[in-house]
Amino acid sequence: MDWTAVKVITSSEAVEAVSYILTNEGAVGVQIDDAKDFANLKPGRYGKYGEIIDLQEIPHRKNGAAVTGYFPRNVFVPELISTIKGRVAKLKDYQLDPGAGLVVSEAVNNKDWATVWQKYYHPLRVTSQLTIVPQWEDYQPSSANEKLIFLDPGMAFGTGTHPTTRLMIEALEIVARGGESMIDVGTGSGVLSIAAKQLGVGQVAAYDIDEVAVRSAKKNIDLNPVAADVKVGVNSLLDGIHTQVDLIVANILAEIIVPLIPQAFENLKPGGRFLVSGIIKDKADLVERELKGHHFVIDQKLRMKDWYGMIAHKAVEGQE
Ligand SMILES: C[S@@+](CC[C@H](N)C(=O)[O-])C[C@H]1O[C@@H](n2cnc3c(N)ncnc32)[C@H](O)[C@@H]1O
Repeated sequence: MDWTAVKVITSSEAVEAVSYILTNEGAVGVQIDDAKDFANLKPGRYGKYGEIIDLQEIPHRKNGAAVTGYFPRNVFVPELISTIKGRVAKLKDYQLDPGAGLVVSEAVNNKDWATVWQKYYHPLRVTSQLTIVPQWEDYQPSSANEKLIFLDPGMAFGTGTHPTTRLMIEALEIVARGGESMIDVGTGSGVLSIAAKQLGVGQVAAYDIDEVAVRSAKKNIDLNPVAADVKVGVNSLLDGIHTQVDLIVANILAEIIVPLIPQAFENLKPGGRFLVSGIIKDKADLVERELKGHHFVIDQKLRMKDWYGMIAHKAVEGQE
């Protein structure tokens, strides 16, 4: 019961739209089985990644398409399914055929998940400077400026493919000057801490409420010598943490960011930056209001697809 796979039976023409819906609802990976992809293939032809395809050996759909989204285990499945069903049915309004529109969920265990991942996860250039590389890929940077983040995402959120993570890496690139102290709240796979170290950030402490995430982050930090001195531990938000740092990053749902705001204020140096992501459109106003209410100044708002992020700084008393 470690992951929840939500499979949508749909038409070939709706594959892109359904993949978007699943990602938008928080799927960390999407797998497509589209009969159309197999329709014109002849046995022995080369596949997308250079492999020889034996149609007899690949189980595939004979008609229509199935799009499966993989969600972290903490999603509330009945609500998720009902939302996805509603959004798939609405595709008709955009002249897209939702096909059967059936939505089913199943639990996926660790072993199956790892296998799925390795098939669908490939190097991803997230910004002009940073590329995320699955641990098992042999990847050569295209220039000296391209820095690599090696990840084995395992069971933790944070493959770098999700818009909320990408927003945060962009925000980090905007603010990092080198040598800052930083806290990564809700580190997941550790991706943001590793990205920060690649951008020259100094001391980093990373926390997650989930022990599995902490183990995964530690494993990923071991894969990236640049991040060797990142400290990782189990902690809920910044409970019991009393320090003064230059940067705090948190890619968590808005509802969780809200109680973090006063804690972030307390743990930031005057002028220190608070980077938040994981905010859906409907909650952007709430987060902005709470930030301003706790003496943060919003420097920049970022958006990717339907996700929002913000760069704020702790107001300096007497100056702002
Ligand atoms: C959306 S993931 C972000 C992972 C990674 N930082 C990234 O940007 O891709 C959110 C993470 O926050 C963690 N989390 C949720 N509630 C938390 C809390 N109260 N305190 C600390 N971590 C929490 C989850 O376990 C999960 O790993």
